[in-house]
Amino acid sequence: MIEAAKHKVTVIGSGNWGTTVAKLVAENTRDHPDIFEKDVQMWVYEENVILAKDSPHYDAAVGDAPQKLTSVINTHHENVKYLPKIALPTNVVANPSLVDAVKNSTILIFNLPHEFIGNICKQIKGHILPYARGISCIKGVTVTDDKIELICEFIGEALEIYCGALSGANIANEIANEMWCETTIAYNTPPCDLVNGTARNGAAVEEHRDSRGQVITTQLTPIPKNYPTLDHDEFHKLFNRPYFTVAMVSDVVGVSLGGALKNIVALACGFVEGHGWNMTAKTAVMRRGMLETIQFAREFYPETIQEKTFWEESAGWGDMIVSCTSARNWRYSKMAVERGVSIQEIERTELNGQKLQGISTSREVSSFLRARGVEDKYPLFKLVDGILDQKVNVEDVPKLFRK
Ligand SMILES: NC(=O)c1ccc[n+]([C@@H]2O[C@H](COP(=O)([O-])OP(=O)(O)OC[C@H]3O[C@@H](n4cnc5c(N)ncnc54)[C@H](O)[C@@H]3O)[C@@H](O)[C@H]2O)c1
Ligand SMILES: O=P(O)(O)OC[C@H](O)CO
Repeated sequence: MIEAAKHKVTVIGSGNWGTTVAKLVAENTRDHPDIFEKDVQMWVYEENVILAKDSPHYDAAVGDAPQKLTSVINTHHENVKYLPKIALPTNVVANPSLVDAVKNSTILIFNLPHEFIGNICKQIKGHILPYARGISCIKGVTVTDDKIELICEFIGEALEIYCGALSGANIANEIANEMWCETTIAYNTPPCDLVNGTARNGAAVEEHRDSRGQVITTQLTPIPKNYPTLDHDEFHKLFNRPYFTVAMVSDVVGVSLGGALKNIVALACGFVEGHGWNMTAKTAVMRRGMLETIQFAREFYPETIQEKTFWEESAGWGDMIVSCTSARNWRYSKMAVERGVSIQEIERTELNGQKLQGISTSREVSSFLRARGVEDKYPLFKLVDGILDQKVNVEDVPKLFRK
């Protein structure tokens, strides 16, 4: 008889959001021992840290000597660099080896700045279980040779697995402090993972399609029967906490594009506010940003766009609002204008290693639109790219709105 197995979870990434998600997922693996292995692996891009004298973890015997971040996390259960002052459950295990961290895991949670995902996939290809399943918490898109891809689908293609997407109005520090919010997870359970081709509600399973409506040709390896089923119920149990309300949906396009494109709009809002305009100006920018986001989804994902995601889910307007009023892309683009320096310089000097995803997303989306000759149809996205290049002034924003 084959022994019953449980799902092993690895979080790939340990920044501000990566560590927060590792925390909440580890609380849930502890609470659901029938489905998940208790320990959660968290891959850490290893670096040295020096603990300040006033840190509760300061050890006079070590003094100012640099220490490995993984070792500090595993000893003190705190990510002192990217999520300071938050106690992590002891079942979060920091691991500097990517290949070792993903070994034998059936659930891979991708959570790092989107510019690193290509390299990560190259490194783990061939080292993961063929029946692993992914959830991407990454906000961004990948653009290669004039082609744009959702991050979850890029991962799915690169690793020949199925990968869903998590995105919402989520500020990591608030969630790490267990202040309530909600999120959206898009996951289309592969038919091979459902018992006898029948979904849990008894409905027959349709053939699997990608975000452009194409039938998926890659043959997925089914999850062996000795594992618990992996469907919406189980992902809900893995991510939902009393302080983190999860809505499960099927729209990977809306969830992924909402999370990626709002970062460009958040930069615009920061520029506008840094210039001295206030909430009413930012509201105009947000409205225009949402129109361009929906237009983008209509133009490049016409077969599959579900516009209601932008209106009804946290991954839509919710994320747009929080990102343009209290998240990093907004905060630091505002600071750049106030100080009269480039946002790249602010990222280097003020973020202690954290990344502003809006900068690279703006670059990628603009190059994609330019290559297709449709840049002028997206004036706000074009303007942000121009401001980043220091070719356009923030004062020019109102021109977009004049007939
Ligand atoms: N922080 C938030 O509030 C928040 C909320 C929701 C979604 N997100 C999204 O989550 C994703 C991850 O962001 P974050 O906030 O956890 O990261 P972060 O900006 O806090 O940290 C950057 C991370 O990148 C790592 N890194 C640096 N160089 C690297 C390399 N060469 N290869 C691999 N990793 C490297 C660092 O070690 C660090 O863990 C992003 O797409 C972001 O948009 C963030
Ligand atoms: O801090 P930001 O700008 O990376 O945004 C964080 C989240 O995406 C907000 O939902």
